Amino acid sequence: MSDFDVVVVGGGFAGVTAARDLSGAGLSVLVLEGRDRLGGRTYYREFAGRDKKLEMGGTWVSPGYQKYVTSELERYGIPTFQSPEPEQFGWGLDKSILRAPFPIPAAEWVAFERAITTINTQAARIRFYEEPLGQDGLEDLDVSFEHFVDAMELPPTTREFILAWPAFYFGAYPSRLSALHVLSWVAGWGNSSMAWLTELTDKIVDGTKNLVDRIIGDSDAEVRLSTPVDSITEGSDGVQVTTRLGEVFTAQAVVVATPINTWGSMTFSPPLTGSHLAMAQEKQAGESVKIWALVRGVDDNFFGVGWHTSIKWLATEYTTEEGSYLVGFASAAADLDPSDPADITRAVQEFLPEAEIVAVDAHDWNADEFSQGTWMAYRPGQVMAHSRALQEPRGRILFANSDLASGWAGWIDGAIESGGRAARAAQDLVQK
Ligand SMILES: Cc1cc2nc3c(=O)[nH]c(=O)nc-3n(C[C@H](O)[C@H](O)[C@H](O)COP(=O)(O)OP(=O)(O)OC[C@H]3O[C@@H](n4cnc5c(N)ncnc54)[C@H](O)[C@@H]3O)c2cc1C
Repeated sequence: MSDFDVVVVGGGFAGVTAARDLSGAGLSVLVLEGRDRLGGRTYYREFAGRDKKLEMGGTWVSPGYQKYVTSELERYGIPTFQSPEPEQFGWGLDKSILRAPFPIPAAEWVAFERAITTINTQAARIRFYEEPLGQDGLEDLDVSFEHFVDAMELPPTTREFILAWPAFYFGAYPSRLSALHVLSWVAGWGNSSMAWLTELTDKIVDGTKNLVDRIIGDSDAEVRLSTPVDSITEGSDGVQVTTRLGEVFTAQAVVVATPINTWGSMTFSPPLTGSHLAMAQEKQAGESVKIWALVRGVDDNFFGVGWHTSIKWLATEYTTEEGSYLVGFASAAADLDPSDPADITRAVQEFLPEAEIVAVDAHDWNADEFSQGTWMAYRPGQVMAHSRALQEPRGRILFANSDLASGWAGWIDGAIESGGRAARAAQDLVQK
C-alpha cells in the first residue's frame, strides 16, 4: 500500500497543474517543493525596499496564441493587463545607440523583408502544438540560429536586428541556440515574425502567483514546501521518493516536474538513460539575466533592443511618483551580474546615459539551485535528438515541465501543457 497514488516533485506551473488534474480525477497527491514557495521560475514579489510588486521570473502571456494558459485564466476568471506602449526607442545596433522608432536603414529594407519572409516561411513548416518539435523533415532547421541567419547573407543592421531578438527572447546567444526552437515561437504566433515583436504585452493581474494559487487551491493535493527531493527509486510495484532530510514517501507513480537543468542534482534509481540522461548532462542553454531598475529622468516609456549592449532588451514597465520601473534582459550570466548594482547601472546607462538609477533588484536564476538556468533554449541538435523522447515516461516516472512542451517550450503555457499531459499519463498508470 503506497502513501499516495502520485507524488509530484516540484511546484511550478507544471507541477501544480499536474497535481490539480490528478486530484480532480480522485487520486491522492503529494507535492514536494524544494523552495519555500510555489511558482518555480515565476516569482511575484515586492521590489527590494518598496511595496511595488513585480515579476522576477516568468511574466507575459499571449492569450490569442497560447491556448493552455488562456484556458486557465478563463477558468479562474483572471484578467490580464498590458505593458505600456513604447514612446521612445533605443537600438543598440552597429556599435551605437540609435534613438529612433525603427532602426533599419532604407538601403536594407528589401533585405529585411527577405529575412522576415524566409523566417515566416520556414516557421510554417512546423506543426505547432500538434506533436513534439522534433518532427520528421525539420532536421535542416536544428542548426544554430546564427548559422541559419548567416545563410541569408544579410546586411549588417538587419543581421544584428534579427540576432538580437532571440538573444533576449531565449536568454542565450544565437550561436548556442537551435533555429528550430526559435522558429517554433514564430510558428506559435501564426508564422509571423512581426507578431513576435508586438504580441507579447499581456501580464496577469495580481501576478503569476495569482494563477498558481488558484490552480493549487482548486485541488485536494497535500503540499510540502521547503522539501527538496534527493532521490527517486523505482521498484516493481511502486516508487519511493526520498527527501533531502531523509523522509521517504511511496507512490504508484511520480511526476518529476523539475527543470531539466536540475535533473542531475537528483539521484534516479535505476539511473536516467537516453535523452533524459543526455539533457541532464548537456543541459539546455537558457541563462538569461532579468533585472529591474527604478530610475528617474526617463519620462516617456522607453523600449530598447541591442546586440552589442549587455542588456539585449530594456523597457519601461511601470511609472510611479518615485520614478519608472525598467525591466531588462541579458543573454548570458557573463554579460551582467544581477547581484551587482553598479553593473546593472552600467548596463542600463548603455541605453539611457541620462537615467538616474535609484534602486535595482533581480533574482539570480542561474545561481539558484532549483533552476540552474532560466527557460528552455534548445541547443543546436538537441531538438531532433531529444524533444520526442523527453516526453516519454520511464516506467512509473513521468516528466513534466515547460522545457519539454510540444508547443511553447520555455513558457508558462508550455508548463501547463506539459503538466496536463503528465497527469493523464500518471492517471492511466495508477488506474491500470
Ligand atoms: C527570468 C525569467 C523570465 C521569464 N519570462 C517568461 C515570460 O515572460 N512568459 C512566460 O510564459 N514564461 C517566462 N519564463 C519561463 C517560465 O517562467 C517557465 O517556463 C515556467 O514557469 C516553468 O514552469 P515549470 O513548472 O516547468 O518549472 P519551474 O517553474 O522551474 O518549476 C519547477 C519546480 O521544481 C522545484 N524543484 C527543483 N528541484 C527540486 C527538488 N530537488 N525537489 C523539489 N522541488 C524541486 C523548483 O523549486 C520549482 O518550483 C521566464 C522564466 C524566467 C526565469
